[in-house]
Amino acid sequence: MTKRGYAVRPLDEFGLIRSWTEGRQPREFLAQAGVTLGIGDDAAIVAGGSAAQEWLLAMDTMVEKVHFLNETMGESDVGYKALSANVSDIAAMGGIPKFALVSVSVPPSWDADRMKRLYDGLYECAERYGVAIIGGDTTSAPNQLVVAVTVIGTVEAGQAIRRSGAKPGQFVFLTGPTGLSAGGLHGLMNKAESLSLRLTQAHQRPSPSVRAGRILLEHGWGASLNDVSDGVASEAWEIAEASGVKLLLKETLLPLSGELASYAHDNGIQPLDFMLYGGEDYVLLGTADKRSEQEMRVRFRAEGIPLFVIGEVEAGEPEVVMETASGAYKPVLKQGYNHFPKG
Ligand SMILES: Nc1ncnc2c1ncn2[C@@H]1O[C@H](COP(=O)(O)OP(=O)(O)O)[C@@H](O)[C@H]1O
Ligand SMILES: Cc1ncc(C[n+]2csc(CCOP(=O)(O)OP(=O)(O)O)c2C)c(N)n1
Ligand SMILES: [Mg+2]
Ligand SMILES: [Mg+2]
Ligand SMILES: [Mg+2]
Repeated sequence: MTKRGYAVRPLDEFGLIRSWTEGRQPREFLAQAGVTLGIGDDAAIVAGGSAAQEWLLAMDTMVEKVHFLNETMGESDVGYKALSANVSDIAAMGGIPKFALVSVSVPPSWDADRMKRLYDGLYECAERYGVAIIGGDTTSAPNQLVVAVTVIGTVEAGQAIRRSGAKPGQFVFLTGPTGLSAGGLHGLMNKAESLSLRLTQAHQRPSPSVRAGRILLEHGWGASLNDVSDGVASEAWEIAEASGVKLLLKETLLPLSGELASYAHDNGIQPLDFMLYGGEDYVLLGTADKRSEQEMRVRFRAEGIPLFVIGEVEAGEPEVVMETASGAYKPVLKQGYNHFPKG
């Protein structure tokens, strides 16, 4: 049996979701209900508030033994990361996170003190991103802790940045280096001695790129955007498929952090695997017009936010290809974290 995790057929997860939902509700019903964009992007877009604003809604869940173990995350880290993964999906639309609802299913092993620490982390993240915790739900659970968060954000009407806007001639960018979280996870699982704080922090306390998303939206620079939860390869494939384009990534342009490089070197690991297929980075991957590139670079630098140009968009069948350091081309596998590798 294929193990749950880094499978070569990640779209099985999306195939499943599609098989549960596709064709159930007519387009007209959704339009009538005020749904601008339903299932398929980082967040849904629905009418509301005022004519000038739309709501963004998304939810992400963390499950003990799937998303964390006692060895990889403290209780407060679990709370912090559960909310930040959600905030990241609002960032990936160019929106502003506002409210969250939090559901916890608590097994006997999570006593009152542990749960209190989980909420310490949750509220720490809420404060950092200005999110109001407005409700939720609580149940018991037989074995593993489950935290499910619904996040609600706002965005200027008609302006949300979707996965489907990539066009030939644009460049591909990342708002931070990737692979650090996977490096942190690897080090924590293997009780590595040389594990840097930057790698553990990247895994336990990711920093979603809300500011970067806002800059991209406010200047009209972001043509397509995704947050990196399942890995750069998987997210790039999602943009390629949603936009009907080919993404050409350049190996020499992929940002490799010094900490990941030295950890990988010391432990005989290929950093590129972590950078492309690791996931849980919560940086943004997107595309933008070449004529904006200089202005974007200047603005991001002024804000102290990294911006890495890593490739370009070409016309063609949806696919992701990498130009290696030697000038050869190799396919970037549609591979990443998949919860249901066997469907
Ligand atoms: N059980 C479900 N029922 C309906 N829609 C779902 C379900 N699970 C996920 N989705 C939707 O499918 C899309 C992809 O989900 P996901 O891969 O979790 O996105 P992300 O990686 O951005 O968090 C999203 O639009 C999400 O809202
Ligand atoms: C113990 C452990 N094993 C493996 C992982 C790696 N991992 C678990 S879920 C995941 C992908 C992101 O989670 P998902 O629920 O798919 O979030 P979404 O894509 O919906 O944002 C990764 C890389 C981990 N964090 N902890
Ligand atoms: Mg996402
Ligand atoms: Mg999700
Ligand atoms: Mg996922």
